[in-house]
Amino acid sequence: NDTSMQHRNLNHMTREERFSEAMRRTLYALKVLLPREGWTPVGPEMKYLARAIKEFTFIIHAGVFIPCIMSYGTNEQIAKWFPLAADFRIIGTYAQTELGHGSFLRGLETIATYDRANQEFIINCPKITAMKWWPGDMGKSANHVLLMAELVIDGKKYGMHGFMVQIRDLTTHEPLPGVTVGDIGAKLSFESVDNGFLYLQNVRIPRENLLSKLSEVHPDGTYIKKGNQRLMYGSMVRVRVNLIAHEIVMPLAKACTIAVRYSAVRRQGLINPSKEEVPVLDYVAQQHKLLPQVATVFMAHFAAKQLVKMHHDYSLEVEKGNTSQLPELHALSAGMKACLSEQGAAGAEIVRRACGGHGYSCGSGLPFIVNRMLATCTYEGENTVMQLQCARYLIKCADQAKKDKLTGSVWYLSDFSNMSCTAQTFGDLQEPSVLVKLHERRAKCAVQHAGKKMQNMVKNGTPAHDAWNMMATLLINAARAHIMQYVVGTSVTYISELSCSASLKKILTQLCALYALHNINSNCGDFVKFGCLTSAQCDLAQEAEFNLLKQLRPDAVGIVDSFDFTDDILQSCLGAYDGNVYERLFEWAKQAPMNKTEVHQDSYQYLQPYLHEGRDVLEGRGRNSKL
Ligand SMILES: CCCCCCCC/C=C\C/C=C/C(=O)SCCNC(=O)CCNC(=O)[C@H](O)C(C)(C)COP(=O)(O)OP(=O)(O)OC[C@H]1O[C@@H](n2cnc3c(N)ncnc32)[C@H](O)[C@@H]1OP(=O)(O)O
Ligand SMILES: Cc1cc2nc3c(=O)[nH]c(=O)nc-3n(C[C@H](O)[C@H](O)[C@H](O)COP(=O)(O)OP(=O)(O)OC[C@H]3O[C@@H](n4cnc5c(N)ncnc54)[C@H](O)[C@@H]3O)c2cc1C
Repeated sequence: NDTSMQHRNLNHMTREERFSEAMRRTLYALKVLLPREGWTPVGPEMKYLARAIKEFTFIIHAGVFIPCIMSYGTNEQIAKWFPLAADFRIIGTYAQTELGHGSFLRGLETIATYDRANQEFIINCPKITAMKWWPGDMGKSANHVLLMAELVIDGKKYGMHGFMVQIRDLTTHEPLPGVTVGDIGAKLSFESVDNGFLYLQNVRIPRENLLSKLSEVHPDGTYIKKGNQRLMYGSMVRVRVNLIAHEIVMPLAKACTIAVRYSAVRRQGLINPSKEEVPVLDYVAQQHKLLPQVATVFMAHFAAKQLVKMHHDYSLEVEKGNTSQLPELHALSAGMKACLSEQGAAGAEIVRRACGGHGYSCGSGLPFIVNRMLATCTYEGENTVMQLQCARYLIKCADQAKKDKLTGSVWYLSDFSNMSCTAQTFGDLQEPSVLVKLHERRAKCAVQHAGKKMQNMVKNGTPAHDAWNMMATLLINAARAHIMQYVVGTSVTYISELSCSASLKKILTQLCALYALHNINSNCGDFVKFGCLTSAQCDLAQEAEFNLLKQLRPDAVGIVDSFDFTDDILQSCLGAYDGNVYERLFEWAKQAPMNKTEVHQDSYQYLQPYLHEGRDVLEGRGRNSKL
């Protein structure tokens, strides 16, 4: 309720105004509203901010730069840089992606060469493709970067390492010598974020600025490895784990809130010709668009909670030196980020489109959400690349399953029990245990199918890397199937263990079944191809989904109300709690800058001459138009 936090109408602001407004609001929130004993920029308060602020700055500073200091820094380096970063006395970003490389990290070209005589690293972008490109907060805000660069000592390359590099003067904010930095220009979304470019030419930093938790360089240039070098990729794992809740579940919940509330208000057309116009939410076609997406919000939320817990437990083990969980966590986090961002982004567009013309208006709040969710499919690991990383792990596990009993998220790959489905009615297919088994069987068959195809190609003389490349689509499908069984399985377990009222558990169970059935019906080719379902059972699966839509329709608005977004957070004329969509749309449109004058200035400049001519012709004075 603090007016300083109230959103101004972002759609009627320029990009620079949005950049400034987001910075003002974020700093106000971080410096005034939130600090209390033990506050940290990566604590629960950040979750509040991520929910409450439609656009905020310093996402990368708080969500990536600071956690990286904790992950890669020694205790001394943390003691030096964390307090400065937490109090925003230094603003940082995570500078890894380059103009020429983002996915293939071994191809990064920025070099950090050790200068033994001066005990410094010389940072250099040897060519234009080495320039850092995309990091958030880097164009105009950050004065430091956590630079990921190839370490070179005496001409020998040691791979990607993290370096703390100051890029702007802490007093004037001017770029330092050797630093060319700026904003990369307009993008599909993240209008308020200054994603930037950074060209470093022979910038010198002290030896102590190599973040040295995992490796260090002694004054004489001796390189010491201090841990599992794959932990150097750990920051990306953490962000992939955390962004699901913040950038997928939360925005999709907002979009569903808007679309369901609007669909309950918007009357359009007739179902029974003898009755009055119906709310479009009464159309089964509309329910089929919206309610599975509402279910996705809950299931992705439950699965993300499980993944966050797994990451937390893994982090505790890493502190003890045990990194054995890293391969599974990497595969799961990469797969979850890719598959849920794909589902979430597609789902947000489905519900936007379900709102007709007004869903195309920025006043609905939906285009903002859709465009922003599209970015989740690219950043923090492009989805295809992530799905292939997940598949790489699955293929290895499938081989291992032939001789070992697997555990963890891949346990089903060594489950050779009879998994045939005996469902005879659509009710049988609404049973959580049946749905879990179906998803496990489909995933196991998809992984084995891709693996078998590649093995046969290799047996016939195809090089393994070519077989991998040619079967990539099957591998990606296997990764999706694996994640779907993980989401369904963890959600069923989570709901069964949830202590809540029977009526709430009933709704959550129905939503879980809807999510699973929608997934089955959207991928029934796999379920039939792998013998999981007969054609007749596929019909039952569709009947089961339609039945759930009917059961959930009466509670649809109540379910999205439970997300408890305020009107200010939603910023939507269609999704406001009072349902006065038309009055809100009209008021919103009238505030558009285009309407600040009755006649737009340029009309006089370009249109006026023709208007006079038209009037003369109409009144019989002037010559007829050539037309
Ligand atoms: C608080 C909430 C915060 C929310 C923030 C929301 C807003 C955020 C907005 C924007 C932020 C965006 C930031 C960014 O985009 S940062 C840049 C992200 N970039 C990437 O993700 C790059 C993706 N590419 C890679 O990760 C790698 O290049 C690769 C994994 C695709 C390939 O790496 P490579 O070294 O070539 O490895 P291999 O494929 O050969 O595999 C080798 C081996 O290593 C294992 N492995 C790979 N990655 C990891 C990892 N991250 N962790 C652990 N292990 C890993 C891999 O499995 C192989 O193992 P093996 O099979 O046993 O050999
Ligand atoms: C909004 C936004 C914010 C970002 N913030 C940051 C940030 O703060 N810090 C940072 O360092 N970076 C950031 N990035 C960059 C982001 O991490 C990269 O864009 C991402 O890793 C993809 O890399 P790329 O852009 O080089 O695409 P590429 O890897 O070039 O991908 C291009 C296409 O090639 C395909 N492809 C690539 N490799 C393979 C493969 N092995 N197999 C099959 N297909 C493949 C991809 O699937 C894709 O379709 C941000 C990007 C965006 C959009």
